Amino acid sequence: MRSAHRVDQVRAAEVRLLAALPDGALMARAASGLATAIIDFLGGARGRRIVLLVGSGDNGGDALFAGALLARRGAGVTAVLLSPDAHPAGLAALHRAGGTSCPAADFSARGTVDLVVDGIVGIGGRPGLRPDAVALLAELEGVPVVAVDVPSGVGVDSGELAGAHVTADLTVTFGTHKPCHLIDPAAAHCGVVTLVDIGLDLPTADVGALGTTDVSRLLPVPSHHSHKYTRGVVGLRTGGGYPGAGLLSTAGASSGLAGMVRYVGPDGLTDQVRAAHPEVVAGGGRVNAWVVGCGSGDEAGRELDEALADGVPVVVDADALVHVRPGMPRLILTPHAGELARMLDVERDEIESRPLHWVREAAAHFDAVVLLKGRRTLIARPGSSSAPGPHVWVNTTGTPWLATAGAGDVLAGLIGSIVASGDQVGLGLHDAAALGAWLHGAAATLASGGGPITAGDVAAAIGDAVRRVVTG
Ligand SMILES: NC(=O)C1=CN([C@@H]2O[C@H](COP(=O)(O)OP(=O)(O)OC[C@H]3O[C@@H](n4cnc5c(N)ncnc54)[C@H](O)[C@@H]3O)[C@@H](O)[C@H]2O)[C@@H](O)CC1
Ligand SMILES: Nc1ncnc2c1ncn2[C@@H]1O[C@H](COP(=O)(O)OP(=O)(O)O)[C@@H](O)[C@H]1O
Ligand SMILES: [K+]
Repeated sequence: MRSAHRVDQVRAAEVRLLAALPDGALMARAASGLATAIIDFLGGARGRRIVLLVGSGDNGGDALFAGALLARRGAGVTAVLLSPDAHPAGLAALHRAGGTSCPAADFSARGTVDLVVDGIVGIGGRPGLRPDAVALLAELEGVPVVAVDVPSGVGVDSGELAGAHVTADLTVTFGTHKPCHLIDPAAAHCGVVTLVDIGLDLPTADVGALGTTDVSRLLPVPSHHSHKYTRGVVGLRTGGGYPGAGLLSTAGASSGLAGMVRYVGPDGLTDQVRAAHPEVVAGGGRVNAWVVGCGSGDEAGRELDEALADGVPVVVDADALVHVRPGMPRLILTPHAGELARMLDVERDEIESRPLHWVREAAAHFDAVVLLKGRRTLIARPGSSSAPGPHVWVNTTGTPWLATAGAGDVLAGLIGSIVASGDQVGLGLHDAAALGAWLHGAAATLASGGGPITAGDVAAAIGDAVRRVVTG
């Protein structure tokens, strides 16, 4: 799992560690990890021309000490100082190693620059950049950027953007990830993120991203004693308005994770579902979880009510989302930004610029698991939940090719099958939804291989994605 801690949590851990270490040791660890990552990124240091953008705080200090290490390895290093108060010991170390410095006002990027190191601000920075930093970045446009800890200017705890900020090719962070490394829109400006362990002792994070090991631990797999009912039955009431969505949600649910799939829908579509998925049982009956709303059109409200009457968890997608009311029990809501905007009566842009804020708001308001789809899908747990573990999972699997019509229907069906199969082994709805998003993205990446895919391709690749996790 990748954990993302808030700035106050990092600061508290830093205070404890600083008290136990000699002066300067923590920054030396950070700078050494940073210099190593830069050498990896450039493929060497000798002969490279590196410009450090240095602000007034310890983030600039990290850049200066790393610059000193790079200068000793033969790089030509220039520190551009955005403040007269740049870290004195770091600046002295850079000068001793043969690096140079100048005030920002005197800098001009004559000749080739191989790399910009962004040490303007780190976790002490307010969102946005001052005009002098913006001008320097404009002058150095096109040069690869390595951000120290975070791309300067982004909202570190919120993952939001407010004004100018750095866009990095590589971000080298220390001790733990911060929310901005995982959550869009900021995460899209971090480039590749590398974590340097500096020995911080941290509490449970609010935000986390599942890794393969977590998925392997959480995913329900059948035992020798399993039969189809103990493996869970998932039911779908989908496709009443748009038949394709009924077929695709059934394809997602028929990935083999649940013991049985039931389909309830219009007669003509039921025949098509049976033809496409002969193993699906047509008609109602006992289920461990329902999926409703995918392509349901005007039938969505009725489908949701019928599903709720069974008292089992319900995955609510697409057309059924507008019928959700606070107090409906055991729901997983799977909106995209436009759907969540309608549910909360705010603008879509507002959801897209503050997804972490709004997914939490929605989970608290509806007291439900809310999965907000996007490049970085966020999954928040209900306001009343006191389960251990992060409040928000961020999904980092997938490919932009997954942004294709019907992919959401496959996801809803897949999550329904995981909820059903997890029912008897105590898998929580929050973790089940996160597992679904992870496998959906992994299946898309496998199916895509770098090229275009359809939603049906994603459904067809779920088995392979599961196999890779289960067999290691
Ligand atoms: N906290 C930790 O555990 C560690 C922190 N380290 C480094 O220390 C950094 C934090 O250092 P600081 O607390 O000194 O804070 P920063 O270096 O992030 O910022 C320092 C100062 O910049 C100014 N500032 C704030 N917003 C600005 C903006 N938008 N534009 C221009 N100037 C702005 C303020 O005067 C602020 O006090 C981390 O990001 C990391 O790079 C590492 O050295 C090692 C361990
Ligand atoms: N840029 C992107 N990169 C990766 N995945 C994306 C991107 N944009 C959307 N997705 C994913 O594609 C799927 C689209 O679902 P959705 O918007 O509900 O489509 P539909 O309603 O047509 O089924 C979601 O799983 C979402 O997370
Ligand atoms: K920075």
